[in-house]
Amino acid sequence: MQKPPLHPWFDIGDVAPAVELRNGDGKTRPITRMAGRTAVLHVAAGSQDPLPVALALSSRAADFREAGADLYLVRRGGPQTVAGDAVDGVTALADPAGALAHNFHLEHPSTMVFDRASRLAAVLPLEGDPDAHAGACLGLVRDRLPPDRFREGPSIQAPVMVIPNVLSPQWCRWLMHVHDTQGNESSGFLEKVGSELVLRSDAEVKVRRDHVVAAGSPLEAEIRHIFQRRVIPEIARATHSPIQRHELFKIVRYDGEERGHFRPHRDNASEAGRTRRFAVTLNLNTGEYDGGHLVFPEYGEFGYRPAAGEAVAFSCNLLHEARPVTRGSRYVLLAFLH
Ligand SMILES: O=C(O)CCC(=O)C(=O)O
Ligand SMILES: [Fe+2]
Repeated sequence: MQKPPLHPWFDIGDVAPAVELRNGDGKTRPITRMAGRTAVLHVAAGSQDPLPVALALSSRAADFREAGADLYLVRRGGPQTVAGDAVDGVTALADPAGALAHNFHLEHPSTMVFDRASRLAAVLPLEGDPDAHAGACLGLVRDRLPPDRFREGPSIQAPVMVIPNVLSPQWCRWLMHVHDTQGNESSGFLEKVGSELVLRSDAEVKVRRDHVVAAGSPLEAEIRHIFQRRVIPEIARATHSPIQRHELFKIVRYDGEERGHFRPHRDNASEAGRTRRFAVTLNLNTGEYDGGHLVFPEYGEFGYRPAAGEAVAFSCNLLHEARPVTRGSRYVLLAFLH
């Protein structure tokens, strides 16, 4: 199995870069100000006349609105360049330095779809017919990012962040492969005996097998890079907390045959964990096991079991447990951030 490449440019799952676009009247419109709604941006490139796409999107503007999305046409140039671009239901925005196309490495006209938290959810290159393109964009929004209808919130909920699209399916598979082929051992925990920290294991507390990603290895640098792009910004958004460093990443496996689990604990309770601030657990597989929910018992009986590639980030001060896996194997990437 080959290690998948890391995408050097902004990619699916990344938070939009801080690019300032301008309205026709010159007012700035940071891309993050579109947050809270799905944003569909057609980004013109090269010598393309973007108006046919803008008109095709415009003819479906009511459907996009109903699907919870706003429409934008972005082209390189000053505000005067886009002054004549406005069509019904599509906001024309100027990108003075072409920063959006540059950051996303767009060489061809493409439509970018950002989710309500300003994360890139999809890029559709324009191929041929503008009308078919607009239809494909609408289909994608309807299928993948349908609007949430207003609901009353749950009466109680754990203060945790669920972060989609942190790792691609290829990266999830690769990390599972690393766990299975590059060594793993029964997991323990550090305990202070006198003045020394000793590694102990206790099947009452935790049953799983761990692979520690080697310090200074290329894999560690790649995982760190992904965290910097996709996890740290989410923690910053929700908590306004700076992150200084991470502990060694672990790839772990809970096997159904031995009812792999980790009973309720706090990650900062041990001497070794005192300065931990956030824990990140990222499921690497879905549908291949039963059980294995993450539960925060102080906040009720809610079982979190994000899809492969999705992470849950939470304060290390929260009580949590990994419920037993009862069939198959659950693979997880774990990180502790300080
Ligand atoms: O399995 C999980 O998702 C959580 C693991 C965990 O809580 C830990 O290793 O401290
Ligand atoms: Fe934990």
